[in-house]
Amino acid sequence: MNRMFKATTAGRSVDEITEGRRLRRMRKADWSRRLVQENRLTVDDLIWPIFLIDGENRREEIAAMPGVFRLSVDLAVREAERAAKLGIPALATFPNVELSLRDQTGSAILDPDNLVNRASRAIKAAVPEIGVITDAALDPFTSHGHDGILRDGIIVNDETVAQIATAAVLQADAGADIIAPSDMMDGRIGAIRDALDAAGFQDVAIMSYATKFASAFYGPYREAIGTKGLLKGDKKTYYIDHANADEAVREAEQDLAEGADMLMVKPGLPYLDIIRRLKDEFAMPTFAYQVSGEYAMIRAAAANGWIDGDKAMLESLVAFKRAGCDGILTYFAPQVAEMLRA
Ligand SMILES: NCc1[nH]cc(CCC(=O)O)c1CC(=O)O
Ligand SMILES: [Mg+2]
Repeated sequence: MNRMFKATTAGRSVDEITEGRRLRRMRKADWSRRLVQENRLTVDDLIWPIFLIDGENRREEIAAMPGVFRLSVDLAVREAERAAKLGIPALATFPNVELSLRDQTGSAILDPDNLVNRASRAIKAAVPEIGVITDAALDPFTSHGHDGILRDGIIVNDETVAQIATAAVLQADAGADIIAPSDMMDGRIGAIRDALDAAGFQDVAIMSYATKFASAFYGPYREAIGTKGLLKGDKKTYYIDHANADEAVREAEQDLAEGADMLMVKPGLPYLDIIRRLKDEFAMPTFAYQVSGEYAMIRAAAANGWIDGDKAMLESLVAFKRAGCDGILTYFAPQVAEMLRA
């Protein structure tokens, strides 16, 4: 207690000090806490990222993400049906591409019948009411695991952007409702918008991974899509330095100018300050990606009995709402939806 405070409070009762403003009053009962609660998580806030794999009736658990599976397209359709029944608005798909199909330029992203596009067609045919979000980044398709074309040790920006824009059109043609490019190349939002419009996909939206940070929290995802053993070096020449915030605002501003409909911040929990800044600055639909490492942390601590996993999951998701998010990409989506329904 500092000296000033002691001087002004000397001899006065708590009521005199607070002048009757007792904030604990509204916390005294469950009904009043519910009445004044500022933020609430609903099923409408959830986007469920799912992993795809070739084959039929295949379901492989990801070691670093207990409870998360790579699914063949037929099973992904089944999960999409379950998600729609639970009221989850949208899915985001990520493929684990067969190694023999990966190459230096990620050319398989330009195959209209690649795993992602086959999944979009199958899901939209069976469950037209659920939103399908696809990523146009090259990393699942490259032999080096980078998000762009690699030449002489450099991720080549403009050539990558041209390829991503073509891939986005193929994804839209396969049924994707939202293109969400996670690659962080400069200029890709404008290029994707132009390409979509030119191909007649004016109504396909773009959710920009506008602020994607170079992060250690992507580890389990790289295991899930099989880039972990392939990736050499890091992604610091294209993702944002995790120490920077003003730069994140500039990235978002640029993507909005190029035509992004929605912004995403990734990872999530370590970047709540960025979410708040973008929401305040741009007042646009803003999303967080609670990434694989965040999921793994909560699951691992819970498995050890060190935290209550369900409560930590809900608390982390409400934190995104409090920070200004309109929705969250989370591997917990079906589990949360079940809990919210109960
Ligand atoms: N385009 C790459 C990409 N797409 C999705 C994630 C991470 C998702 C997660 O960790 O849950 C990443 C990051 C990376 O591998 O560098
Ligand atoms: Mg950018």
